[in-house]
Amino acid sequence: MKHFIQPRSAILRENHTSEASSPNPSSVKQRSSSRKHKGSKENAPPPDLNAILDSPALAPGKLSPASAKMKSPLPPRPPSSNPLKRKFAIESVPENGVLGSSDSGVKVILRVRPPSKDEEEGELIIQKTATDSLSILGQTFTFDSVGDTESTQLEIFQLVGAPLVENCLAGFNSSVFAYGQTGSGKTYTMWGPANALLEENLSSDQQGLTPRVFERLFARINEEQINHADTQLTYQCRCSFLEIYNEQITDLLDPSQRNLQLREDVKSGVYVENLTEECVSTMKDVTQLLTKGLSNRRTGSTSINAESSRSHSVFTCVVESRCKRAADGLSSFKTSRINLVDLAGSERQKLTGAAGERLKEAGNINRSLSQLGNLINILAEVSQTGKQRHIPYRDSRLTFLLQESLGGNAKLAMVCAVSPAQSCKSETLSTLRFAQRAKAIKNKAIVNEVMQDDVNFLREVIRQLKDELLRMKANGNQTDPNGGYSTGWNARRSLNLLKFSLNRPMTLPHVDEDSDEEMEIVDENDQVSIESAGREANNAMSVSNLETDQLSSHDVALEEGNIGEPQPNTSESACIEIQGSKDTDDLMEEDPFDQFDNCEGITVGHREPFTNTPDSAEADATEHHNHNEGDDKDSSRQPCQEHLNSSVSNLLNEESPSKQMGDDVVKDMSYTTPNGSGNHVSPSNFSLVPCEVSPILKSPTPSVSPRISSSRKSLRTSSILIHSEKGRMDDDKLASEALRISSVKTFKSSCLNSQTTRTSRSCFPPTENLAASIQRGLEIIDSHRQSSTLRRSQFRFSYKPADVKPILPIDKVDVGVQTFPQDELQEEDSMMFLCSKCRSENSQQELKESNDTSRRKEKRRGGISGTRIKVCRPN
Ligand SMILES: Nc1ncnc2c1ncn2[C@@H]1O[C@H](COP(=O)(O)OP(=O)(O)OP(=O)(O)O)[C@@H](O)[C@H]1O
Repeated sequence: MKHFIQPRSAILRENHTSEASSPNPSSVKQRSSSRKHKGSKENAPPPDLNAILDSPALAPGKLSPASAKMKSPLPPRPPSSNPLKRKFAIESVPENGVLGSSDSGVKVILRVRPPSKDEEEGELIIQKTATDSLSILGQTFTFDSVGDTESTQLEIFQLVGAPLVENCLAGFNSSVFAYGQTGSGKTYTMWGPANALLEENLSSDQQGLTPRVFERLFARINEEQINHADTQLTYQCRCSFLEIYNEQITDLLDPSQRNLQLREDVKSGVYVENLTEECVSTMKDVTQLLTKGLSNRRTGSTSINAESSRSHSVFTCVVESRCKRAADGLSSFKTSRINLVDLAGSERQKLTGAAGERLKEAGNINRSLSQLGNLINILAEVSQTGKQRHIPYRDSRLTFLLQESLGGNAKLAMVCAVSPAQSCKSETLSTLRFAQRAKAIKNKAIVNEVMQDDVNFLREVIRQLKDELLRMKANGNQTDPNGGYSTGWNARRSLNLLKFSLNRPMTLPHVDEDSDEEMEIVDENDQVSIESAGREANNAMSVSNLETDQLSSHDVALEEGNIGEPQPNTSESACIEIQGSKDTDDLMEEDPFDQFDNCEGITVGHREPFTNTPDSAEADATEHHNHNEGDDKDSSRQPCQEHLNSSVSNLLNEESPSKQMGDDVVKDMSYTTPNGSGNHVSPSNFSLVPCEVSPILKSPTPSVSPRISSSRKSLRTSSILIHSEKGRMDDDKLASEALRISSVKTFKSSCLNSQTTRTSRSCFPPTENLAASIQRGLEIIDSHRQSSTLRRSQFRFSYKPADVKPILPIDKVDVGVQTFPQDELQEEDSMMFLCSKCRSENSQQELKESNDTSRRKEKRRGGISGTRIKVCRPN
């Protein structure tokens, strides 16, 4: 079976997958039958050059002008798209599947063979001077490493073979060339003695580089498969063995296949048509192939080497690995090519005494080596100067076949073998110079890896990301007119729910005088107090924790037609409009407010029957739905703070409890805006006195409020309480909590009132969600308040008495609090809630401070100013 060799680039060979598991080399022989033999004319043997072998011009490393003009036996030049043309584009983009690249210098190892018996008596001219240098006749040569006559096969393997295996497994093409004079030890280094390949001698110290490489390769493959068992890592190794004898390629695994043709195509690069390629998975497989191939190799006896190799031999192994990562399903296909090349030795006719066939062989060998030397020179020059030059790969089959290893996509190591004998001085020097030039070559090795499923995987990732982006955009569009995404979702939702809640008409509960429920709003100065006494409600809610399960559908009543425009207030029913909006409804998926759509309206806290007619209810409901369909999107684009501010203002201005609840219920109640005008109160003045919950509904009483004790339900909102009973609580937090509770309480009370007077057409909107939404809105408000922007704005849910003046920093530091100038704003906040006594004290301090301005400024320049934080204590 024949196959090709030497693809130039990473090639995905899907058709090899099925063959990877076969351990029997004979059973998996392959032949690329599609390849056609080339005409014999093109592969005619080169002219006999023996007559000119002794010419200095044909010494290794020099190119014969005559040979250079000979017609090339190689295939016609490929089109310009052929990857060969891109070889020396140093910055060329890696081709398909290439994940990494590496500029690779050629690694050169000098090995001095032991002197033969004849040479032992002569002078030895080479001395190893360092691990990487040697001296010959006063000249010093430095390489990557130098092995002297005592160097062992194992050492050479460690220098060359072990890195080659790792490079191979990493996906790099890797080549080792053995170059040197005939009889210098190339074959010994590459293959070892023939008997060392016998199974019983595999552990021999004389074992050559190639069997050691495969021994290591198989061991490492096993390791990799064990270490990456989860990736289904599989390997396939396919080997071929050929020789180039007199410029003809012979298949050493099938000697009947002679004069094989080199082919080249864009996809596969250079290959040998019909070359046998066999899979190997064990050392036995490899030694069988090596033994078979080496036995077929052309050898001849010369005066220097009784068994001289008369050809270049190339043992190639293609290692392919596949793995599939469990994590992402990504399949990786790596391929690398190992070329183990034992070059024929250069020889001088005078020295070897070759004649006849040997002389002819020597001529071809020398010419081929000369072409190789010439190629090396050019490659070295290109690598050193960066100049673009024509690289004469086509001058010989050897260079054409191995062009990928020479300056291309491969890591190359050269073992240059020399004899220490004086008689070999000229050849040794020639070899050393060749090795020096080779060392200057820079290959461009790349990892040949194809991520087979990466496109599909990345497509899936992109699809998921797109979906996610669309979801986020959709959410953002629904909830954030500014295009905010998820972060704005809950905020806007909550704010809209809050708006929805606060804007609804709400009839404040009727409170009987003798009610033991109390809502008290007390200001320290104004003594604003609201005490709403209602009947004991057995289903009272706990507003302190707003546990929703305490708010059942029995607590409030739904009224048809109450969603939409604000309901006209009657003298008997104070209403706080809860206005449905698109924003609200958009956010009501799986929310109890979905029930609004069904119920079409909520009436909260009506003591008297609604004045709405069914028609108006329907109209309102229709309008509500229209709002749902987008009309309120515009309104939803208003700033959240504005909504809330407006809502709270509606709550506090339009539906002033003082008017709605009656004088008999609301006593000493006044509301003061921050500027001191109007009867308004800010929610921050609210505080909550926790109450007990009575879960049993005794009667549909019209009012309900939190309990403060078992016998008394009280909602006490008072700045005094804030700073006295709740003094340890954070003011803002308390204010928010108070507002939340107040809203829920009022809402619930109203609902209960409604329950007594009206019949709900539909289900009741779960108040707990309303409460929760209010809570969320207030939490958002809190967070907004923490921001400097909102801090500077007038949007606050806090009661700020008109006569409160900020305490300016003073020079006393009696609480150990240090603030920076930028904290003055916070100081101002902290001084909002001051009793009159404290404010009086502060006024005095301010007066004192005014006389000490310079001193204070000096302290400020110092970066830290002392500030006394006044804490109001209950009088
Ligand atoms: N490092 C070494 N240790 C022991 N013996 C060696 C060593 N190197 C070479 N020899 C011996 O030297 C002889 C010639 O070696 P080898 O055949 O490997 O040379 P070569 O370079 O391949 O020659 P040719 O080019 O003619 O094939 C062989 O008998 C081999 O056993």
